[in-house]
Amino acid sequence: MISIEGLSKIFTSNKTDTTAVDNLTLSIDQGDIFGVIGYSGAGKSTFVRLLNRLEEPTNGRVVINDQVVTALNKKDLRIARQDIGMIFQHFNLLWSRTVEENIAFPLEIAGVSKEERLERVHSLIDLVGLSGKEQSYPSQLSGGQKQRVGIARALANKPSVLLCDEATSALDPETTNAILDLLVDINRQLGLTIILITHEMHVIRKICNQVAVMENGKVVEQGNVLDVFLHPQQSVTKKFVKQVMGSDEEDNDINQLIKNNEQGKIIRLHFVGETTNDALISQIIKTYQVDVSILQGKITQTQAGAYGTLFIQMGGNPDDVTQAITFIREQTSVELEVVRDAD
Ligand SMILES: Nc1ncnc2c1ncn2[C@@H]1O[C@H](COP(=O)(O)OP(=O)(O)OP(=O)(O)O)[C@@H](O)[C@H]1O
Repeated sequence: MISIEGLSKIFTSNKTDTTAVDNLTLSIDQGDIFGVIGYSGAGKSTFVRLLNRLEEPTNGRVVINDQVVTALNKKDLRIARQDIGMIFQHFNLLWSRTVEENIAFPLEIAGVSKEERLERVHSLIDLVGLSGKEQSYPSQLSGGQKQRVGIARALANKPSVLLCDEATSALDPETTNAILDLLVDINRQLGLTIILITHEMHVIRKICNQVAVMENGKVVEQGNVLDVFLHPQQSVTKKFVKQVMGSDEEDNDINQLIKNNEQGKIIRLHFVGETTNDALISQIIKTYQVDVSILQGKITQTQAGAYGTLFIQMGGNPDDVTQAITFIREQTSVELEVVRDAD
């Protein structure tokens, strides 16, 4: 749906060139929630602003829905932008306008009749959960509510793509989660393709199905979120994965675990996209009559299922334990390693 080919942006100031985006090529499918993550200065903001030409590229092409955005004249670009909504870290609302008037603004510019505007604004207010706030001014709203206005305004012209520039970076964790849930709802209800940039892996983990990691203007790693979590290649990606999963230090504590738990087998379970991990432990206890104690672990949910590691101690009749282990190895996608076999 979106094809980005050899996209570059070089800023020149004081006779110094800065390559903010460096020959970037990507494709994004319809309905994706595509995350772009990178540290400050990696070129994320510039990249996302090149997609709707808030920044003009130095080189390369952007094609959205078969339309070559980078080749459009100003008038056609204005029309094309109605199909590309955008939300911002600092909301960019009009402070002298009410919630209702902010959301109606892009519709006024698009020449939508007053009657249709009102109808559309009210259904958007409903969609983003702002009923009762129609007549409030931005200064009377919380950060999360302001971003809801930003989202409703971005959706006013029924775009097929939504660009999110650090849309949750100014919000507290709870509000961030609520806004991310809203983005997932919108993606599902409206079939909208979402491209979001962030420096927080938590955001990627929670809502994205695809991720690209940017460093020095380039995409250094890309793939579906679970694959990237499981097999991060680049050191920058490994650092981001650690943001969510903690460090490998826990693995160094295995010796301590072994010392502290003298009975039974100590088993490490590695969940790699299993969607039914909740049931796994209770299932093996019930089916094989084994005793299971959970020793330590960290499991996180991605859009493609659970990911993480759990250490358990398994005891009981040796035949039952062997059968339970065989079941996990052969019938589930959970990777199993016996790290201490006391029997
Ligand atoms: N208008 C500009 N003029 C000159 N240099 C710029 C301009 N905008 C961005 N840059 C430079 O381009 C590089 C990439 O910046 P960009 O804002 O895209 O990165 P980022 O990953 O979004 O970082 P942040 O999260 O801090 O915004 C930086 O080195 C920045 O200084």
